[in-house]
Amino acid sequence: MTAVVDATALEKTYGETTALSGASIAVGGGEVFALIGPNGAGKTTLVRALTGTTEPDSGTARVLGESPTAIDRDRLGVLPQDFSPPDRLSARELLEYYAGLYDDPRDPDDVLADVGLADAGDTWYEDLSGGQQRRVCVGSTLVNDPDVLFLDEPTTGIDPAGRRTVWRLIEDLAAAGTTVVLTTHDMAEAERLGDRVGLLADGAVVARGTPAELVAEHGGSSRLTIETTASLEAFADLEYPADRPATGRRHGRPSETVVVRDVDPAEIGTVVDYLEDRGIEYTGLTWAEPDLEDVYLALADRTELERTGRGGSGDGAADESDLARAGETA
Ligand SMILES: Nc1ncnc2c1ncn2[C@@H]1O[C@H](COP(=O)(O)OP(=O)(O)OP(=O)(O)O)[C@@H](O)[C@H]1O
Repeated sequence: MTAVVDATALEKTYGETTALSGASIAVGGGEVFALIGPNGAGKTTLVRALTGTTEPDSGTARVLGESPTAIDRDRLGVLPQDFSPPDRLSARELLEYYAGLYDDPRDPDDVLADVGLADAGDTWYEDLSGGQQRRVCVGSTLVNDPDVLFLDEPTTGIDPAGRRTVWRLIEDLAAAGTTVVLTTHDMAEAERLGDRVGLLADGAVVARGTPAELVAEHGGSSRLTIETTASLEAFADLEYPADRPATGRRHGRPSETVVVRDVDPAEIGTVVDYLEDRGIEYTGLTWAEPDLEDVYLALADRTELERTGRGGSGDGAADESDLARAGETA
C-alpha cells in the first residue's frame, strides 16, 4: 500500500505532558482511518502533526508524499475539533467565504445540500443549532473538493439523523477516492466508517486493524446483559462467567446490569431458566456479539482504570498480555 497519510514514530511533549510517544499510522488512498482512544490519548495532536498545525519533536509526518507544512492546501480539508468560524454570517455566506480561498471551489449550495442543510443557507451561523453549526463546519472542509480529509470529531453534537447524513457523505467521498482520517468517541461511527481503526492510548497506537479484526482479536466473547439489581453472588452457580460491569455503558446504569459471557443464542433459555428457578428478578435481557466498544473497553478503558488506580473493570476481556501484544502489533 502506498500511504497517502503517513505518520512514523511521532513524539510530542508539552512541558511535562507527553501527547505523542511513537505514534505511527499509514493510510492508503480512498481509505477511511478512524482514530479512537480516551480523552488525552493524543488523537488531536496526531491530526495536528499531520496537518502542519503542530511540529512533532521527532518522527516524520507525510501527506500525499509531502511534509504537512509544504503540501498544497487545495488538496487538503481539515476540520479541527475546536473550529469556530465567524458567526455573523449566514451558512451560505460562510461557505462562500471559505470557497473564496480556493481557485476552483465547489458551489456552496451543493455543499450545503451535501451536509443536509439545503434549507438553512440563509440562517445566520449563530442562529443554527450546535449540530447544524458542526455540519456547516464539515461543509467548510469540502469547498475545495480535497483529496485528503482530516476530521477531528466531525459528528460531535450532531443528532442521530444528521450524523447519518454525515456518515453517508464520508462514505461517498471515500468511494470517490478521498482519503479520510477521522477521530471519534463514537464506536458505532468508527465501526461503520473505518476501513481500519487505530486505537491510541498514551500517545501510541496500541491496536489497529479492520473493525472485524480488532473485534476478533480483542473483543472477547458474546455478551448477555441482564438488567437486574441482584447481587453477583446470585450468579455463582451459573455455568457461564458472569460480571457486573464497573464502567458505564448501554443505559448508563452499570450497577444494575450483570453481563454473562459465552452464551450462544440457543442457550439463552438456560440462563432464563436459571433466573426463574432462583427467583432472580430482572427487567431486561439483551444478547450481543462483541463489538468495537468491547475492544475499546478491553484496551483503552483498562489503561484508564490502571492510571486512576481503580483496578480491572471486570468487563473487558483483556489482561496485561493483551495490551503488550496489542503494542507489538501497532
Ligand atoms: N497545546 C497544548 N499545550 C499543552 N498540552 C497539550 C496541548 N495540546 C495537547 N496537550 C496535551 O496533550 C495530551 C493529548 O491531547 P490531545 O488533545 O491530543 O488528546 P485527544 O486524544 O485528542 O483527547 P480528546 O479525546 O479529549 O480530544 C493531553 O494531555 C493534552 O492535555
